[in-house]
Order: sequence, then structure tokens, then C-alpha cells
Amino acid sequence: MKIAIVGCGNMGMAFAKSFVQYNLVSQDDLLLIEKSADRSEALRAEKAGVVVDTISHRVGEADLIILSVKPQDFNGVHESLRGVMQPRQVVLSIMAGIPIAQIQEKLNHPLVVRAMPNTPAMLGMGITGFTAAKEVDLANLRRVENLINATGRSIFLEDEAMLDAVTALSGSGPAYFYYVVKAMIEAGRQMGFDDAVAALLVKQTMLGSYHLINTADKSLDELIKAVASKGGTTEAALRQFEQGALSDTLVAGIKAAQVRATELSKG
Ligand SMILES: NC(=O)C1=CN([C@@H]2O[C@H](COP(=O)(O)OP(=O)(O)OC[C@H]3O[C@@H](n4cnc5c(N)ncnc54)[C@H](O)[C@@H]3O)[C@@H](O)[C@H]2O)C=CC1
Ligand SMILES: O=C(O)[C@@H]1CCC=N1
Repeated sequence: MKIAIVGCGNMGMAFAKSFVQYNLVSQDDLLLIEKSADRSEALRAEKAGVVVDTISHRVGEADLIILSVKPQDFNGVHESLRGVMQPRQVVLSIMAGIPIAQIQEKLNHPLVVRAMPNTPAMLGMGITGFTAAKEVDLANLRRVENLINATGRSIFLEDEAMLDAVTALSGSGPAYFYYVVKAMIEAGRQMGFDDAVAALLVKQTMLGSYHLINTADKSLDELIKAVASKGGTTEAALRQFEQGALSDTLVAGIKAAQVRATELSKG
């Protein structure tokens, strides 16, 4: 299999490295198209594939073309892509917001799969929601699914509209997690710990608590109850969170991300 990746920043590179790691493609068959000179230098150092700076006829040799430029940069690539693409090629877009129909129209090409991964894909621990144009046959869909699964787990969604919700929930999700971790570390600092000790206390708490979610056979409410003693410290914190409508604020923020994903389709 030959793969071309257009735009090799955080996500393009995460995909490239996972494919090579699992021997799904050889480095010679992985074409990395990256316009930034600095980024290209880093890619060459990683030896993940053949690095070039522009879209050329070589893209036409790939079985799969992955679009991993920013949504706003799609307008800068679709014309040159259209000039070199071959009818049998499958396109996998991970661009937030841009619908399949728009990609099909701009590339004049029916075979489009749309996916939304997240940055833990860099460790093979990502989660990707994906869907496909009806023109993509099962064999091609399975091939793309196998590649996505090299970056972690995946879920196929019949309804493309749900991809903007995936973007808001798990695509952007790692940033929400870091935001909460950062606030907890800041609290530790304000209570007198140095950075390293605060970070250790918080990170190990998050790791252990994550595993309890998966293994304790308790609902999230039961897990909270098991920590929050009556009249104790946790209750004092949770009361303050409720007063600040923290849960509602998080839900509203995630919905704002969904709205923004939909806006991105309008360019
Ligand atoms: N960062 C994230 O957490 C996630 C991002 N995405 C989506 O993945 C896509 C890429 O995001 P990132 O990797 O974070 O962005 P990034 O900015 O790290 O990577 C994009 C790369 O595309 C390159 N590029 C731009 N125009 C180009 C062109 N004409 N030819 C060749 N290369 C070009 C840029 O130089 C850059 O290195 C976006 O569409 C985003 O919506 C999806 C899921 C998660
Ligand atoms: O913030 C963004 O637009 C992209 C999509 C999901 C994560 N990062």
C-alpha cells in the first residue's frame, strides 16, 4: 500500500509514525507533503517517510491520500490535488468541520472517508470517530479502518453530522483534560507545593482514578460518593464547584466546540 499525507503537523505525523510502527506501510511508500521548511527538517530527522514540500504527480501513485492540513488551509491544496488525483484513490480527511460533500466537490472525487482522531494517537492511544461517503466500498473502508486502528481505537458512525460532536468531545477532549490538570496543579502550588510535587500528586491521581473508572464496577456518581465523606473535604470542594456551575460550564464549552466545528465547514 502507498500513502500520501498532505500536511504533516501534529496529527499527520502521528498517523505516519503509527503506520510505520505497525508495518502497515514502508517508509519508501509513505509520501509526506509538508510546506513548512522547519517541519520538514523535523520529519526528515524522524525518517518516517519520503518528505516533499509540494503536491506533485507522485501523489497520484498513492492508494490513500490523507488530508491533515488545517481546515482553513484546505482551499490552498484542493486545486493542486485535483490536478494529480486518480479515480481509484481513496481520500481520508481528518480536517475538523469540513463535510464529505464539500471535499468531494472541491476534489471532484467521490471516494472520501472523514475521520476525527485526537492527539493520543501519537502514542497509539487515540480514539477516532469516522464515517464514509456511500461511494466507498466495504473493502476500502476496512483498509482505512485498519490504518486508523494503528493510532488507537475507532468507532464508525453512520450519521456524518455526529462527527462535529466527536470533534467537540474527543477531538478537542485532551485539551479539556489538560485544562483541569493544570488548574489542579495551580491549586497545589497555591497551597505551598513546588511544581514537581504538585504535578506528581495530580498526575498520579488522574491516572489511578482513570483506571478505577474502568475497573471498579461503580457508576461515576458512586465513585464520587466513595470519595466524598459526609461533612468532609470533598463535599466542600464539590459545593464550590456547584456554586460556580462548573459542570454546566464544561458542557456549554463542549457544545461551543461543536458549533465551531460546524462553522469551519463554511470556511
Ligand atoms: N491537533 C488536534 O488535536 C487535532 C487536529 N485535527 C485536525 O487535523 C488537522 C491538522 O491539525 P494539526 O496536525 O494539529 O495541525 P498542524 O498545524 O500541526 O499541521 C498542519 C500542517 O499542514 C501543513 N500545511 C499547511 N498547508 C500546507 C500545504 N499547502 N501543503 C503541505 N503542507 C501544508 C502545515 O505546515 C502544518 O505542518 C486539522 O484539520 C485539524 O482540524 C483532528 C483531530 C485532532
Ligand atoms: O481545535 C481544533 O480545531 C482541532 C480539532 C480537534 C482538535 N483540534
